[in-house]
Amino acid sequence: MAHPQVVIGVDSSTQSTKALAVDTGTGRVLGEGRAAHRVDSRHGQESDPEQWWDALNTAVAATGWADRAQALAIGGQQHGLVTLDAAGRPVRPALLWNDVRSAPQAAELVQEFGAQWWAAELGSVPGASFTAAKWAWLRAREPANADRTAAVRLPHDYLTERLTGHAVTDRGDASGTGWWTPDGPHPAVLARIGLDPALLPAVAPTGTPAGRARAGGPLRPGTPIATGTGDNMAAALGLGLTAGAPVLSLGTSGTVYTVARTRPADPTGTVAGFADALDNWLPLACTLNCTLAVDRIATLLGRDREAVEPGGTAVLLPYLDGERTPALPHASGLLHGLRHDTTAGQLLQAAYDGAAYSLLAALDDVLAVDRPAGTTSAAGTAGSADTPDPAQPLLLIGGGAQGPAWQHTVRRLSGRPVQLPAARELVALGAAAQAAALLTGEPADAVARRWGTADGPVLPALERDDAVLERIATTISQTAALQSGGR
Ligand SMILES: Nc1ncnc2c1ncn2[C@@H]1O[C@H](COP(=O)(O)OP(=O)(O)O)[C@@H](O)[C@H]1O
Ligand SMILES: O=C(CO)[C@@H](O)[C@H](O)COP(=O)(O)O
Repeated sequence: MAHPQVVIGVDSSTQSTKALAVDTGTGRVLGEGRAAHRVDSRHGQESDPEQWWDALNTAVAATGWADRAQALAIGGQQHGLVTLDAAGRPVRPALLWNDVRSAPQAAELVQEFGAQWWAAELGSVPGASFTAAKWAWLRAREPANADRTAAVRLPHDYLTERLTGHAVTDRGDASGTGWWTPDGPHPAVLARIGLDPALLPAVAPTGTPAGRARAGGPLRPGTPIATGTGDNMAAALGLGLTAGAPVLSLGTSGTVYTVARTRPADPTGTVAGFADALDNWLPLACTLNCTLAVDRIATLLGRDREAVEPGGTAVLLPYLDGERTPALPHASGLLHGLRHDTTAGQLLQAAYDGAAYSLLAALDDVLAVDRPAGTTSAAGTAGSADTPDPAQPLLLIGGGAQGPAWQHTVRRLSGRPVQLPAARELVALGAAAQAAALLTGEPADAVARRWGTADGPVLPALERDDAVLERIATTISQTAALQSGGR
């Protein structure tokens, strides 16, 4: 039997690195590896980039295909600020996407230029997550570290550069910086935050390689390395996502997104106007508190994560890390509506509801990006061929998608059918599809469609629980303490 052509796709996410060795012909996963990351949450949310490199080496070696793989690509957690000195070593630990210390800097940037300006010029209104706000924080709070920085990278760029020696990024991950435009970094943003464009990597055109593996890494020297991309863009590739198909990802972050042909421009800041890893757009809303926050509530209650009970009047907003959607960076968790007969299982269900609510509330805005003004999303009404159909299943991915309580919560609060792709690790699969595309010359999303990665059972729609949605919306709008975390 002929040997398969094998590529490796890597997901370097907040909590861990996962690597898959994939047969480019069939999409079959031939080997897997995983290594955990440490996140330091004492002051903000930080990780040492060197440990991502060690984790990459461990996870790739564990696939069993490191010395035979014919290409590799990395999907990485978005937005993180990696600062390197002249010798290429981290100046300090990376500031992660969920570090909200940069909220004041983000607010200043929005106030100075105006939200409309950001939406029109950059496609996104920056929040604390965006790399531009993090660099502004570093300049303000640690000027000596900012001065010592000779290169600024995103998490996946840092790893690609360690593999290849080339400072290269892609349009998808770059679009989460807050300075990227299709025509190059925005000079007014870079000037305002005091960032020299010479510190930034080149943005490689879609489909071109970043370079070849050097000696001293996990692969055979000379192995082609694709540019990689942000983890959400990689998951979109991994699903072979088509325009208008909605995705809900339940991981460390919660995200809701689709592929759009129109560049997003939401001045409210709810929908980030990211680019995808091809030539389209990826309108996306993101929450900071998702699976980890709900698991933490289950632990506090001393319950298994599946031990939920229906009913009751409690609202639990699990904003343990502050929140990004809605924009409440200083919030802490909130419990409201307790009664004598409230059960622990109802409290746990309320945590799932509180975490899912904001993502589902943002879904219509995400899907509206390709919809011409004056049309509606209702099936059978006026609109373009891309008009989203509410009966179209929501693709549910990420670690949480495996949990029945998450699945039921999403069906109950969305009123939509939910599709569960049988393929796991869609970020790593998307990276593998990008690596395979280097070898076969196909577009990466077409590779994933050929692999059938989105195939899986569809759970029918449930009647939407509007009473719970209303109760959560009222609690958020009427609780002033959420602005300050109750301090
Ligand atoms: N069977 C399961 N049921 C519910 N949640 C799960 C299950 N397995 C994993 N998870 C959740 O998935 C999360 C990890 O998701 P993942 O998408 O891998 O994270 P990341 O965003 O770091 O890539 C964990 O925090 C855990 O709570
Ligand atoms: O900030 C965002 C998206 O804008 C997050 O989705 C990060 O990309 C983190 O991803 P995970 O570690 O949860 O996969």
